[in-house]
Amino acid sequence: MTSKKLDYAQPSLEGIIRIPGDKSVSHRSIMFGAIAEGTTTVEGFLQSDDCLSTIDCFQKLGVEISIEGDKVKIISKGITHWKEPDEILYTGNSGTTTRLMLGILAGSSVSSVLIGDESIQKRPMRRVTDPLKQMNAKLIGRETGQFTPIAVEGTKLQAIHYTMPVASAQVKSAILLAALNANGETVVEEIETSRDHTEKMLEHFGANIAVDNKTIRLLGGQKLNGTAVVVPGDISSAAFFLVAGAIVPSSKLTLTNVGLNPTRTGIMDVLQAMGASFTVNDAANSSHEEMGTIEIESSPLVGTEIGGELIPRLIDEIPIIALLATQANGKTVIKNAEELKVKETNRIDAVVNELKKLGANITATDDGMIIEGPTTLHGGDLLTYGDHRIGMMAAVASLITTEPVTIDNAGCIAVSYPTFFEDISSVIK
Ligand SMILES: O=C(O)C1=C[C@@H](OP(=O)(O)O)[C@@H](O)[C@H](O)C1
Ligand SMILES: C=C(OP(=O)(O)O)C(=O)O
Repeated sequence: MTSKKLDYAQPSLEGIIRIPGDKSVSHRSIMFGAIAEGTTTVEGFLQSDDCLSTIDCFQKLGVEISIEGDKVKIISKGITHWKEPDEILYTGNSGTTTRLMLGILAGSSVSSVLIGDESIQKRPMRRVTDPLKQMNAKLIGRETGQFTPIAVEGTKLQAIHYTMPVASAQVKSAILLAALNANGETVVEEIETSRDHTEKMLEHFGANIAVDNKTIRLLGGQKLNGTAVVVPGDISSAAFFLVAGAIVPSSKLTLTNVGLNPTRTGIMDVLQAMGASFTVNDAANSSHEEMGTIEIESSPLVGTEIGGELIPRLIDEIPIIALLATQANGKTVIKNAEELKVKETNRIDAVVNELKKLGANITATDDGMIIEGPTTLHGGDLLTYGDHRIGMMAAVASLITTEPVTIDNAGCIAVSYPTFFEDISSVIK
């Protein structure tokens, strides 16, 4: 663990950042390429620790994957040709890898064991293993499938009609990926619309999938064909610079290559509601997802209410939105965000504890937090809890603090944004 002292001496920010590839889409590009028959090429792939964990799992399953910078090539004969791995599949810090792999492996023809790092070993898996077991999956894990390590014996699956108890793209995706290898038509009903990258990519790889508002239908037995994927930039990574641009005085940033899938753009709604000054130009396109350029500059902000259907559209952005709210005039209330408790760490407690150390007026609630602003933030020694998004939130905070901020573990940021500190340095004036 490498601690890092962040001593930016209250700069202003100016310049252009090309946002690195979307983590969710990068994971899925490898998974779909491995399931599909033929060659898949990926451009704009995010070479982060989490996405490399996904590649490593599929290489252990015998899928041919080569990486050259942000370009990846996957050659596969399809899921029925995978080899049984002779090693444990290690999913690192990645919830997406762990949960989606469970869905994929359940309907494969191999037996395997999945394990992740210390944080993953505490994250709930029954939300995935329960519905998969209803599909006839053979899974064994600690506390009846709640925690990794989990052993999976691939088998023939049955379609399911599943009403999701939580808004989770990982749960939805695990079921849909299992459904590809199940007998009959699977129906998934969401309680709130979560990110739809899996649905979009299924179509892009040639599957027939019907989406009617919050109901998704997918017939099993469909073959996927290898194809070309262009990954948009990750709006969850852009979020740190959107907030930096909005709160660091006299700043103006241009963020290019930003994924603008409407199931992910909740932070733009929040910036709008808070009175931030920005423009969006959505002219560019990836292979199958919206993307564009966002320009943002600092301006006075007001507090807002964030809850309901907005939450899944900005779930990973809540730590940085909390920092944004410390600089807004008045009260910001974040509610219906209990899912934050089961991320890399309990993000309600982590955000509240660490922002309090800098002098923020912030209180934890059962399902979110309440922030009163604006407050001048001072320096301090902050913990990341090994959570990349807490680390990046602390780093952006350090751009406006009156003294330096030290973070205990800068390395954890590499799970989603390995070039984060270079990108900060490139826009400091
Ligand atoms: O499907 C995905 O790629 C993701 C879904 C979300 O998790 P949940 O499905 O647990 O909400 C999100 O927090 C995570 O960073 C990535
Ligand atoms: C929650 C996250 O990812 P995962 O669930 O894939 O670990 C995240 O990136 O904020």
